[in-house]
Amino acid sequence: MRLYVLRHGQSEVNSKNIFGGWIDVHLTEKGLQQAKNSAILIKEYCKSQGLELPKVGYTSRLIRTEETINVILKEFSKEPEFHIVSGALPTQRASDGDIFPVYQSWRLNERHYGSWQGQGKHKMLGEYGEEKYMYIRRDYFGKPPKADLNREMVQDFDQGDTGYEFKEPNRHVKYLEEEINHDELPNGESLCDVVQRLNPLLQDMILPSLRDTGDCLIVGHGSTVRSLLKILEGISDSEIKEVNIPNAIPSVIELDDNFKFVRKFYLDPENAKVNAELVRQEGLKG
Ligand SMILES: O=C(O)[C@H](O)COP(=O)(O)O
Repeated sequence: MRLYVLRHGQSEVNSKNIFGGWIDVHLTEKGLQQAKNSAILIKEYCKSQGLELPKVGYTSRLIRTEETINVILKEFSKEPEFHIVSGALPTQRASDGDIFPVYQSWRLNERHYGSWQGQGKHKMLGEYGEEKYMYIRRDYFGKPPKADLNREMVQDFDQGDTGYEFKEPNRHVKYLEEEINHDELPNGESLCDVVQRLNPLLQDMILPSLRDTGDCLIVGHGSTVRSLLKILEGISDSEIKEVNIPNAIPSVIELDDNFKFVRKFYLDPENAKVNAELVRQEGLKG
């Protein structure tokens, strides 16, 4: 059984070196192109191995993952059929004809970056110093300061230093369909928190459905891809600090019939290595 896993293409805030988290921003032109390349990589890999393309998709509830999967499915000549995952997990369907079901969950959203959302990475490095900055970004338990959601819910014209000071003005309506208590939604998370909120989706929906639907395609974010790898590969709390995820380079995770990890590899390992290092250095250089 296989999961094709990737981070979304470059977003507007990635291109400006700004912490994104739950801010709902679009892909850049480069991000759209990266998404297209990732579709080509998956198609070529499947063809070379005599495999069928993945049959079901998962994204977060943030537009950058939806835009990424839209580009990929266009390249697969498939039509997305989006379903928001609400309180009760729906029964998934596999792709049938041109239709490709995509399940969208807040559990796959990027780590909530608290009060760092909308702030420049260089600026936060300057304010916190390198050790604390890297602790918050990469330690398994490192948490940013909490966001003041009352303030963030209010849209006004003072957009602060970066233009992204007002971050989630639609949050109170956006997640209504999930049928979850709003207190459950985060306002500043560590990677450990992300693992805990992602794991139910993985264990109760994504993995059990692999047997019925066939291979799946997951488009997540830096932190949700790190969390998936941590859970499936059994990466330790200290080793996960060194894992950085490049934009839109698919990896294949193979599992045995008992969902035990077999192996993981990138479809473009050289580019993945170079771009993962650039992600690690964000804020530190340039
Ligand atoms: O939320 C963000 O800004 C990024 O997608 C992840 O940022 P990081 O690589 O600095 O954790």
